[in-house]
Amino acid sequence: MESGSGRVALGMPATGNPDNTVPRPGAGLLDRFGRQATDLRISLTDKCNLRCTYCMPAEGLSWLAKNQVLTAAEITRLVRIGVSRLGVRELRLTGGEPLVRADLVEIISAIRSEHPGLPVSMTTNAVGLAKKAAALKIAGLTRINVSLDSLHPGTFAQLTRRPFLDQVLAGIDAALATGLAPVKVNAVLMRGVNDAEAPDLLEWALSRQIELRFIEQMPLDADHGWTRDGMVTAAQTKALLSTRFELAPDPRRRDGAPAERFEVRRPGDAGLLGTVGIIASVTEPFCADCRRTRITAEGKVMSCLFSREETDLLGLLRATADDAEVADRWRAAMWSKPKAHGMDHTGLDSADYVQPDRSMSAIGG
Ligand SMILES: Nc1nc2c(ncn2[C@@H]2O[C@H](COP(=O)(O)OP(=O)(O)OP(=O)(O)O)[C@@H](O)[C@H]2O)c(=O)[nH]1
Ligand SMILES: C[S@@+](CC[C@H](N)C(=O)[O-])C[C@H]1O[C@@H](n2cnc3c(N)ncnc32)[C@H](O)[C@@H]1O
Ligand code: SF4
Ligand code: SF4
Repeated sequence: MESGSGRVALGMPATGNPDNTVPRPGAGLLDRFGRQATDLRISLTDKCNLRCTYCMPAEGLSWLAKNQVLTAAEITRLVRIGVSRLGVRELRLTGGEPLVRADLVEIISAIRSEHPGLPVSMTTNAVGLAKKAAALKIAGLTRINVSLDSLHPGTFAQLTRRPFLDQVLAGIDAALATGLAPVKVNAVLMRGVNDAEAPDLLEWALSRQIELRFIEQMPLDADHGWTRDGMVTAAQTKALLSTRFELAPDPRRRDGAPAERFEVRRPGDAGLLGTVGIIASVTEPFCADCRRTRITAEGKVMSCLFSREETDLLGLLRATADDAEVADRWRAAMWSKPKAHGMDHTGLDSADYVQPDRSMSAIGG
């Protein structure tokens, strides 16, 4: 019995228990709740050259051995399977820090040559980007998101535990100059550390045609230091920005994007300065519209950022499985995607939320 977009119910009405269904062979990356993942996020490495307090511990993590990590050819093959068999329509390269991968340009070139029209973006801390931006653009990277939490060297070093602010700013300038547009900047606000800087960060971004997004801190840090009271909420971020700007809902469709966008103006002035996004994963979750499928650096499918279940594809790839077998396993992994936040309900601050063993850097944010 079929129940709409690609589900087959096993011996019960389509309106029955959605757990009692399996994905239809040949369908895309559907889940039991009717969502279809079309946005693939691949982590290129678990390594990073920063140690952001909300992500990594000061001492780093025990990195994967080289032979545990997807090779360029394996990444290219997974993208091919995703696009040609599973309905993937956009690709994000992330990590860890994707720029630390020596073969990054080759990976992008290989993907681009097979998929001329695929949007390929990258989320990066921009350390070392200044030297590589032009090569990345030539290789076929479409656009870039840079993480930057502060414009003050001391605060930047406090948050990232590294003194690389100048490199990040140079990387952003290079991305703008190269046309890796739109350049988006992600800032996680941490109470008492950089939250007071929110209006200055927005001023800076508006003056450069950068789309700034403020991100609610999620409980995905290796140090397990997250608290609901300690995080800066979307409402608090809006209040901080309203001390200098007027925010109005952006009329453009959100289209499943994590960021809710606002038009930005000066009080009493109708002139539009630009937009700002707020990514409220904790207080205003967007799981019902989620279109994401993730693959970790060691080739495991994570159907949700907060999944505690992982499905290995690397073993299959290396056991010379054919593309159809890999696609089937990937499809099955996505079918059991949790409803929200790795559970059957939203609530990163709820009593039954269990933080995944992996930190954000080891998942692929
Ligand atoms: N809850 C949740 N948060 C996510 C997810 N993906 C990304 N985020 C959050 O959104 C932030 C920004 O992610 P980016 O990698 O810049 O990409 P994006 O904003 O999702 O995508 P674009 O706007 O298309 O560039 C991350 O730092 C996370 O905090 C997700 O699948 N679930
Ligand atoms: C894990 S990083 C990987 C890519 C790259 N290293 C970077 O920082 O952009 C991707 C994004 O996750 C965000 N992030 C990391 N830990 C987070 C947390 N605990 N809560 C919310 N966002 C987090 C970062 O700010 C960054 O924008
Ligand atoms: S957020 Fe990105 S830059 Fe910061 S420690 Fe995590 S992976 Fe590295
Ligand atoms: S928490 Fe999971 S379901 Fe919700 S938006 Fe993120 S990946 Fe999607």
